Amino acid sequence: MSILAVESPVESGTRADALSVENISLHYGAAQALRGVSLKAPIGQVTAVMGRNGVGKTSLMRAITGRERISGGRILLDGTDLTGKPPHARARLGVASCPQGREIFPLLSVRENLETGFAGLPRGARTVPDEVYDLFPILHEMAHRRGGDLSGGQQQQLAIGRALVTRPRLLVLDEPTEGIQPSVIKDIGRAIRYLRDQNRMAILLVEQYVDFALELADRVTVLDRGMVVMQGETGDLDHEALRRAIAV
Ligand SMILES: Nc1ncnc2c1ncn2[C@@H]1O[C@H](COP(=O)(O)OP(=O)(O)OP(=O)(O)O)[C@@H](O)[C@H]1O
Repeated sequence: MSILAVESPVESGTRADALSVENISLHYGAAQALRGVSLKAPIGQVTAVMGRNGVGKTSLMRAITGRERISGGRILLDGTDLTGKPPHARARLGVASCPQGREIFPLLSVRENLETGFAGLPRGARTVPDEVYDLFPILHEMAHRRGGDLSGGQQQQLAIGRALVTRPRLLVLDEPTEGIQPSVIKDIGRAIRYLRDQNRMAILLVEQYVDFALELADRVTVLDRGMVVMQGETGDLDHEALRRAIAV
C-alpha cells in the first residue's frame, strides 16, 4: 500500500472530533423528530445545540446517549461506531450526560449519587475526582444530605459532578441553566469553561438561554423541525439571524 493512502486521523493544527454525528434520523412512530442531522464536537471545545421548543434537541441528545434508537445515519465517538450500542456501553466508552430533569436519586445521599458514576469504571478508578469538589464545593458540604433535599441548582451541580466521576470523553449537558438561579448559573458556566480548557473532553451543550450559550460555545448548531438550519463557529455566525432562528 502506498504510504500516501495512510491518512492521519488528526491533521496537524486541527482538533480531534470526539463526537461525530453523521446524517441521523429519528422517528417516534410515524412522526420524524430528526432529519439528516450531522454535527461534530471536538475535544476542548463547547458545541452548543440551540433551537425553539420541540425542534428535536433532546431527541438528539438521547440518540447520542443511546436512550433513543435512530432510524438512519451513525454516531461515532473517537472513531468507534456507537450506533446500536446500549446506553451503558456508550457510558463505558466515554459518553456521560446530565439529562433534562437531572435524574438525581432523591433518597440517596449526595455522595451515593456521585458514586453511581462508578458503575462502568475499573475498580482502581472508583474515586470521586478532587476537581468535582473544587468546582462545586457545595457537594462536599452536603455530602450526607439526600439528593432530593437539594435545590434545583445544587442538583444540577450534582448531575455534572456525577457525570465527571465517569471521566468522560463527551459530556452532554441538556439545558443546565433551566430553572436555576443566576448565581448558580455563573458557577455552572465557570465549571464548563474550566472543563473545556482542560482539553480532555468534548462538551455538547443544549441551551435555550442564548447569552449563556453564545458566551461559552466555540461552535453552534441550530435545529428547526428536526433539521440543521445553521451551523458553524460562534464567531463566524450572524448572531442576529441566530437569535431570530431560535426566537419563540
Ligand atoms: N417519546 C416521544 N414520543 C413521541 N414524540 C416525541 C417523544 N419525545 C419527543 N417527541 C416529539 O419529538 C419532537 C422533538 O422533541 P424534543 O423533546 O426532542 O425537542 P426539544 O427541542 O428538546 O424540545 P424542548 O426544548 O421542549 O425540550 C417534538 O415534536 C416532540 O413532541
